Amino acid sequence: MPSPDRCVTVPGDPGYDVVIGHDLDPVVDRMLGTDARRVLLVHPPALRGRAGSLATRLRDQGREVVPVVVPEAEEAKTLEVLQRCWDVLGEHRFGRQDAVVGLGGGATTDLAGFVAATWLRGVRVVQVPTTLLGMVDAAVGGKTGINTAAGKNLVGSFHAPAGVVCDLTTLRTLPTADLRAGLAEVVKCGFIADPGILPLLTELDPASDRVHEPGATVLAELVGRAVAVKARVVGEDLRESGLREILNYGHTLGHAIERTEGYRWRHGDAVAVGMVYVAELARLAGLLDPSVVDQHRRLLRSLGLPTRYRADRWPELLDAMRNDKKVRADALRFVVLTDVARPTILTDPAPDLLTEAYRTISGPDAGTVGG
Ligand SMILES: NC(=O)c1ccc[n+]([C@@H]2O[C@H](COP(=O)([O-])OP(=O)(O)OC[C@H]3O[C@@H](n4cnc5c(N)ncnc54)[C@H](O)[C@@H]3O)[C@@H](O)[C@H]2O)c1
Ligand SMILES: O=C(O)C(=O)C[C@@H](O)[C@H](O)[C@H](O)COP(=O)(O)O
Ligand SMILES: [Zn+2]
Repeated sequence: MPSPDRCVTVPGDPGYDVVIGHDLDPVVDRMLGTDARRVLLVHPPALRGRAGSLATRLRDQGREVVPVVVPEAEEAKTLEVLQRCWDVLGEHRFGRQDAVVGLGGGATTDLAGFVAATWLRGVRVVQVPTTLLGMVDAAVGGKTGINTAAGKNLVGSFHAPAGVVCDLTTLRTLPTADLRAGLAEVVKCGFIADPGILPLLTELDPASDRVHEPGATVLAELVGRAVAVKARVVGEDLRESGLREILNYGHTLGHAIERTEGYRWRHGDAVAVGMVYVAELARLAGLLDPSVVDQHRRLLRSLGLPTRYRADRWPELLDAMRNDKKVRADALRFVVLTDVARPTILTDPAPDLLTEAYRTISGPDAGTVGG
């Protein structure tokens, strides 16, 4: 077995490992444990080749592998796709000792996690994220779910994986636009908890075709640090009763943009705009120094991420934000910063503050990135 580059343990009962390195199929097999005779391998068409080689490895170890090809990206997070996965599990008589593997981006791991959480009230899932965003965020922490007509991730559960395998080799085929989108969640970790991430990000060239090679250490370091932030937070507050809300930095407006765009915008792109929005909101509320707002814009732009959105969509966005899970007694609540690595909650900001913050991030040139 090749020795992993890095391993972050997510504390819990039981805790689990997030292994980050190259050529890690043997680690997937180990994390499945000895009891799982059948494995449901959930993946999108884009990962067919990768799924084939993983399936061969698992079959060589004596397991029965049942592949389920789910739609690309957000189209996988629907009730119909979930139902199809349940049907396959039923047809193959999956038992409590059997397991699910989620191989793909965050949309696939969100779905696969929810399939595992709901089958027989919960079976083992090993997450194998193949996007940067999946590695640094979606596959870690046990938040699983699907979308509904009313909004993003409105049905789901907390179901911790048995392990997470971040094989950086798989990033070779990831389009640069998806790599950039993943960097938005890394930026988020830098601003909410680990300022050391921010200067490291300026050393990265997302368009370089060598960025994820075994010898390229910056990306591996960034993945390790972002995963460490997430592990610390979810280890303390798996069910989001408090601290975990900080991981939603930039997501209140971000999710509203995704829904308004019919999920054709990448999640990370929408979160990038959402982070500038809450930075502006915090500035207007007198909580955050303008220099930190500038830092958001400069860093996100340097990574090729969007920082603005369409002016004409504000009423629709405001309405969509009212479905956010952080709302309490109909009052909007935003994760904001009082400084770098000092997150707090801003509850029920005045309507004119919300509108003014939106004015600062909107304009006629906005809304061209995504898709
Ligand atoms: N559960 C969580 O804590 C959490 C955290 C962050 C984001 N999310 C969710 O994650 C989703 C976004 O995930 P994402 O950004 O990974 O996008 P994605 O899952 O939509 O993947 C983007 C596209 O890239 C393809 N792809 C994946 N890996 C590839 C590879 N190695 N090479 C080529 N193509 C590849 C996918 O099949 C898909 O078509 C959103 O639904 C978001 O809500 C969840
Ligand atoms: O893990 C979390 O908690 C997060 O909020 C991480 C987010 O990056 C992620 O997009 C998550 O899916 C959002 O969750 P939601 O509860 O707002 O749907
Ligand atoms: Zn996110």
